[in-house]
Formats: sequence, structure tokens, C-alpha cells
Amino acid sequence: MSDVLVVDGLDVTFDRHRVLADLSLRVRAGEILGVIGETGSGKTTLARAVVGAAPVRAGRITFDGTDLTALRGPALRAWRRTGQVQYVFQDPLRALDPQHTVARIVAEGLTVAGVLDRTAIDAKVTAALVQVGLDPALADRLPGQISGGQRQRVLLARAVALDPRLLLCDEPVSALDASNRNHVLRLLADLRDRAGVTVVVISHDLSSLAGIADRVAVLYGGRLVEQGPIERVLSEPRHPYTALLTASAPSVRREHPIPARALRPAPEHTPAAAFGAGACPYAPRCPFATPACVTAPPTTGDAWQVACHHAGAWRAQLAAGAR
Ligand SMILES: Nc1ncnc2c1ncn2[C@@H]1O[C@H](COP(=O)(O)OP(=O)(O)OP(=O)(O)O)[C@@H](O)[C@H]1O
Repeated sequence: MSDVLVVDGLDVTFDRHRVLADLSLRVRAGEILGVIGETGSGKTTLARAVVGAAPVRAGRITFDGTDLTALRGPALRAWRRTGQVQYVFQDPLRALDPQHTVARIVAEGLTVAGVLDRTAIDAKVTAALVQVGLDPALADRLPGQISGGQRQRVLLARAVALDPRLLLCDEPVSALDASNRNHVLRLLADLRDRAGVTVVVISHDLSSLAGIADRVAVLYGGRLVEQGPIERVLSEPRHPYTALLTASAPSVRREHPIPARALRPAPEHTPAAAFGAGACPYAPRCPFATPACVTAPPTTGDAWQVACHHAGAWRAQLAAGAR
């Protein structure tokens, strides 16, 4: 599978706060990539940068060969009108205009694109509502008159109506109950399987991702710490932070489970102050950190990447300590 989205050395800075630092990742055509990491790790900022809604200070984002970071003015507007990349917001209530009917919301992108006539747009809206499992009779309702799960699907319908090639979904299921969650996750898998849509799912819930994603990218402190095939990453994580995430997610299957307490530093661990700005961002929380970690680790590997000076050694160290 070829890479359709390539993020290379991305830096995003808000008010001198470096939110993404030298971040590189690849999304392959027709896959679901899960992006995981704790609050503030930069997941939303990454998606916003892809759709041109975050201040990119350095680096490049390429979609199918087009350098999105170089687009400005009319070229950027023309690119957006194609609808090829759609970002589905985290918070449906804030993302939906309370005064607009569901039909108008779902038609928004199609109306802006200005390619189809009214009848064709109406047909597309109905098809999109059905595709996301919504009754087309909801078309005349306002966002305040439907449930949270339905609002989440309206956001998806608005994106799907544009036949996107890449869908970026920000916490698409975090506000949903179990049955709505499963429906939305199945829908994303269907879009991949039947329509060949490439999907990036941002989530802090590993178990939701484990069921549908092909690969996973793990962010910590605005940096990529690990990226690879999801089953292998979850069962044999190479980065201590990924290991901690999997240890804290009981539903995720692991071959050699490591207790979470073994992945947290002992109280006598080197104080955070010993690691300066150029250090591995995880070092202050890492039980395996050594003086080598005062420099940020390079990313190694190809299909399965990790950024840790001790990626090859910490497991053995853990096993030796346990004996
Ligand atoms: N517009 C902004 N102005 C200033 N700081 C921002 C802005 N957007 C994000 N940040 C900061 O960037 C950091 C990363 O935020 P981001 O929303 O990308 O993280 P996240 O991993 O998506 O978190 P969450 O899981 O809570 O959504 C945070 O420290 C946040 O405060």
C-alpha cells in the first residue's frame, strides 16, 4: 500500500509553546490509522495541521503528492473545495450551527463546492444520512432536537457526503454509549472496506482502536514515540510509554503483560529537572531513563518505528530486575 498522507518533521508552535515537535508519520491508502496519546499530547493539533487550521512553523504535510503546507490563498481554497480531506470535529454540539437543520448541515460542503444542483444535493444528503445509520426523516430537525449519538453521526454524514479520500476523526466515539460507539466504529471500518476511504482516528481509548485500526501512532509530548501495526504494537510495545498505555487498558490483549507499576519510576528516580528542553520528552516519567536520555532519541525502524534510546534493552532490564 502506498502512503497517501506523509507528515514530515512537523513543528507547530502556539505562543512559543512547541505543541508538535519534529513529528513524522505516514498514513497508507485505504487503512485506518489510530492516533493515541494522553490529553495535551498534540493529537487534535496534528489533525488540524493537516486541514490547514494550525500554525505550522516547520515541516511538510503531503497528501497524494500535493504539499498542503505550501498552499495559500486561492490555491488553498480550491483544494478545500475538492473535499478530499475531511476533519470530523471532536465536539458535535460546538461544531454544528444550532440554527441550521440537519439537511442544511450535511449539504454544507456540497453547496460550497457548487458542482451539483439542488436535486442532486438532496439525494446526496439522504444517501449520506442512510450511510451513517440515520433516518432521513431527521433532515428537518435542528441539532438541539436530536441525541448526542445522532449529532456525532450528522458530523460524519457531512464529511461522508463529500466522498472524501481521507477522513480525520477526532475522538469520534468518546461521548457515545456502547451501542452508538460500536455503530460508529463499524461505519468507519465499512468506509475503509467498501469505499477505500483512508481514515485517521484520534482517540485516547485504546480498546476502541484495537478493534478497527490497522496501524497505530503513539504521541507523547508532541512527538511520535511509536508507530506500527496495531496488533504487534499493542502486544509487544517497544516504547515504555506505549507499554504503560497498554498496561492500563485491561481489554487489550497482550502476550506478555507487564504490570503498570513496573513501568512507573521509583521515587528515587532522577528528578525531572535533570532533563532539559532537548531531552527525550518521556524521560522524566520513564523508569528506564539514563543520562543518554538528555538528548531526544532518534526514530528507528521502518514499518514499525520507535523513538527510545533503550527500545532494545528495557524489557531485558525489567526481566532481570524481576528475578
Ligand atoms: N489554539 C491554541 N492556542 C494555544 N495553545 C493551544 C491551542 N490549541 C492547542 N493548544 C495546546 O496544545 C497542546 C496540545 O493540544 P491538543 O488539543 O492538540 O492535544 P490532544 O492530544 O488532542 O488533547 P485532547 O485529548 O485533550 O484533545 C495543549 O497543551 C493545548 O493547550
